[in-house]
Parts: sequence; structure tokens; C-alpha cells
Amino acid sequence: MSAEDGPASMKIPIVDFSSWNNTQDKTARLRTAKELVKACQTVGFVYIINHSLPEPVLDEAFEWTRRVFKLPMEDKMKAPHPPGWEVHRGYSWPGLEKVTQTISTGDDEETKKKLREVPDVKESYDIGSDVFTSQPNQWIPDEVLPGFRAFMTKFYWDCWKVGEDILRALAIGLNLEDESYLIKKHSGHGNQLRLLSYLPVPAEDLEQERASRCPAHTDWSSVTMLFQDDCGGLEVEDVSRPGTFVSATPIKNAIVMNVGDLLQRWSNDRLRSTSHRVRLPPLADRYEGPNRMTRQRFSIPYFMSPDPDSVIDCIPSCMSEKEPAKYKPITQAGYNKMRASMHY
Ligand SMILES: O=C(O)CCC(=O)C(=O)O
Ligand SMILES: [Fe+2]
Repeated sequence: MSAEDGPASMKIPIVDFSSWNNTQDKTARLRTAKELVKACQTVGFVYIINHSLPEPVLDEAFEWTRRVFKLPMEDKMKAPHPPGWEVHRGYSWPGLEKVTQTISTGDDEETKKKLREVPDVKESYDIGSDVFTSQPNQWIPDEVLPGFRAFMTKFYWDCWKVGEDILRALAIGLNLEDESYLIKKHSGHGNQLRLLSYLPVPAEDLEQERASRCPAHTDWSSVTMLFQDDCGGLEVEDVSRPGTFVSATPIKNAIVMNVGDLLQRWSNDRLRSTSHRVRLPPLADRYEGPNRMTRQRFSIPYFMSPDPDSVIDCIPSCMSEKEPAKYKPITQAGYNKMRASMHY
């Protein structure tokens, strides 16, 4: 099934953040916040344009991403993803990770094997805060790629700055008295910066489902920000037509922002964590050669997560006597375990 972009299909809204930094203009800020919340309620995905991350910084982030994946395997393997799912850092080679919506039940080896019969043809490199010692970064040695660690460390915190804007806007748009309500649960150290490279693969392998890029899933973050190159292939489930997907067409420099499961629970389902996947690029010129090899695609998601011990308990403005809290409180660590353990 390919992405459908017919006239009646879901549109991913665009929210312009240009007035956000003018803290004097409260009306414009409120309007932006309300637009953002509306998009998160109806679609769960939104393009944010005119945010505070400058174009040259984003271009450089993609430059480093290309460079790191271009290294010989032997160099990439100087920072391998540690075995198992507990530490989610470093380089994951093609086939290591399998994205899935399957929840762990405890005895998972058979399920994991079955899921891997269709491998994800991608490699990734995961980075966190150096302060977060339970998730130790696995840095490629500086002599192999001088400047990579310094750039990515700075980029991680630049992303968090925009992330704070988004969390503040969401709190305002949700009518929370305390604008910092959501930010306070995030120190910033629990986030994850992920560099992704989708390798060239014959289109037919994806069409016949012998291989996948990134199967349909929801994120288990509170909020995800995604930067994508111009290849295309990201698809978002149409909320009014479950099972059908629309393309999240690349917009240069825009952040594709989406609600993760934790924010959906937190908001008592008022904000949607929408399923998404990466499949074939929609444009014909993204393929090469007789096998219609897909062009290599790069993307950079930034997952924001509350600190591991933070308790995700219904946001006060999202419940009422008529609409009591639907979910039991859960810690970030508890939810993460349920979801992450099937991936590695
Ligand atoms: O590469 C993309 O465009 C999406 C990746 C994604 O959904 C994820 O890593 O959770
Ligand atoms: Fe995702």
C-alpha cells in the first residue's frame, strides 16, 4: 500500500513560530500555542517553520551525518551500540535494530526472531547527554572524525532549546497555569539525538515487503522533532482512515514535530501519538539504475523524554469529573522498558 495524497486525505498542518521569540506579543504567542495544540489534537504531526534553529546549523548536522555513515565499517564499529536494549547509544549496523509496535511480554526471543525475518535496511547512531551516565555515549574517537563529537554535543543542546519552546507552547495551548509545567519534567538530559541512514535498496524488496525501512510505529517520547533530507518516504497514518498513510513531504528546514506516547497518556488522549513509517520515496527521481535502487536517505530525529523517574500523571487541565484520567501513572523508565526491549 502506498501513501495516498488524494484531495480528501489528511493534511499535516504548518505552524509558523516566527512570532514566538517576541515575548512581548502575548496575543501572537497564544495564537501560535493554540495552533500547535490544535494540530496535535487533530493530526498528531505538524511542520514547524521559522523556529530558532538556523539553516546553516541544520545543513551542518546533515553534513556530519553523511560523514559519519560514510566512514568504513571498521571505524563505525569503534563506537558500537552495546548489546541489548538498555543502553541505546552508538552505532547500530544494518539489521541490528528492528522498529516495532510489539510490546514486551517477558518471554520475547521467538517474537524478536520472527520480527527480524524482514530486516530494517538502515543504520543509526544514537547520542545523548554526557551527563546521563546510565546511558553512556559511545563516541567515535576524535582522531577518526575530528569535530564530530563537539558539533553533535552542541547540536543536542541547540535542539533542546527549540524543544523547550515547543513544550512551553504546548503548556500554554493546553491552558496550563504554569507555562513551565511540561518543561519541569524534562531536565534535557533524557533526550536522544538519532542520526539515521536508510541505505539504498531495490524498490521491489520494499514493495514485496522482503525488506523495510522503518515499519509503522508510534514514538515513546513525549515529543519528537524530526529533520529530514529531500529524499522523502516518511508517511503518517491518516487519523480518520486508519491503515492509510499520507506523505510527510520534506519542507526544507522545517521541523516535523510529533506527539509521542508519553504526551498522549499525559494529556489523557487529548493529544495524539500518531503512527508513522518510512517507505518508498514518492518521487521517481529518487531511484537509480535498473533495480530502481532507492536513494540513500538521511534523517535526524530528536526524541524528548522526561527524566527516567518522572511520573507521567494526567495533566490537570486535561481531566475533569466527566473525563477522568484514563491511564495509571507510569514513570518514563517503566514505559521505555515496555517499548524499547523488543527493538534490540
Ligand atoms: O526517518 C524518519 O523520517 C522517521 C524515523 C522515525 O520515525 C523514528 O526514528 O522514530
Ligand atoms: Fe518515529
